[in-house]
Amino acid sequence: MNIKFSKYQGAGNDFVLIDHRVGELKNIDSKLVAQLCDRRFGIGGDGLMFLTKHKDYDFEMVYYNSDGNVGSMCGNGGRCIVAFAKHLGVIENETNFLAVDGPHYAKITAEGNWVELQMIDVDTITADENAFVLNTGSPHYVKQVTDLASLDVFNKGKEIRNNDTYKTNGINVNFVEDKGDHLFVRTFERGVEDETYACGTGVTAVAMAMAQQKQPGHIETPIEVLGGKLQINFDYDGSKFTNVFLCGPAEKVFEGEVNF
Ligand SMILES: N[C@H](CCC[C@H](N)C(=O)O)C(=O)O
Repeated sequence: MNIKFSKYQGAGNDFVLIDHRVGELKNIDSKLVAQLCDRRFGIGGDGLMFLTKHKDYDFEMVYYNSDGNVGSMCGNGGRCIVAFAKHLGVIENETNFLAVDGPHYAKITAEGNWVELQMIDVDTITADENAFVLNTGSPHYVKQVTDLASLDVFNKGKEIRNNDTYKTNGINVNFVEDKGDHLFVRTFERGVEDETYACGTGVTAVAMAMAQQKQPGHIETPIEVLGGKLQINFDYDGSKFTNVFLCGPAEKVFEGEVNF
């Protein structure tokens, strides 16, 4: 069977996107998803998404991590699928779509390559020694460090993700360095089991964890990741984060057809 796909990336977090509005792909399993996401034996990607129809929303986003398992919310994937929906003509410049963590509103530039995606409200941040743990649609561990450029993110992230506390359910591990006018973030992603170039729910979690040191109000946080720049905007009342937006580029890289 031939399957058409598009490849997108958002700040270097890259995805295989499949228009599944007609729903002919019944026999997709985790092995096939992992194969399509493989960078040597497949198309390559940190994850794979289906854009499917939904009766109450513009579309539904079904997300798989590159290991082939259904993931929790993917922020950069959400931004990329909005750009994909625009390119397919499913939406214009605004959308309400459904993802695994609930409905999301997003707005998009006319060209479709800058997407501002609303993320879930967050009111709980817990501490794990000197790190923070919170759920922004996916579970995240946030640790502030110095000299992040030379940190061994793969081994340190892997160790935390697989420790006794997180081994069973897994967690995404983010390291952040405060650069004064922006935050520099690197993430080891669960389900990819590697460092990725960017993680949208991850940088959202980082901006929230770091905002605890700030005065409440409307906070805009510029973020640098390995694959580019993102920005997180939210309102913080001292305990709750609302009107949360993950903003950044979402670019189509290529499209093609695979046979399986
Ligand atoms: N790359 C994603 C996170 C994917 C979530 C996944 N790693 C999981 O925890 O299931 C993002 O931009 O938010």
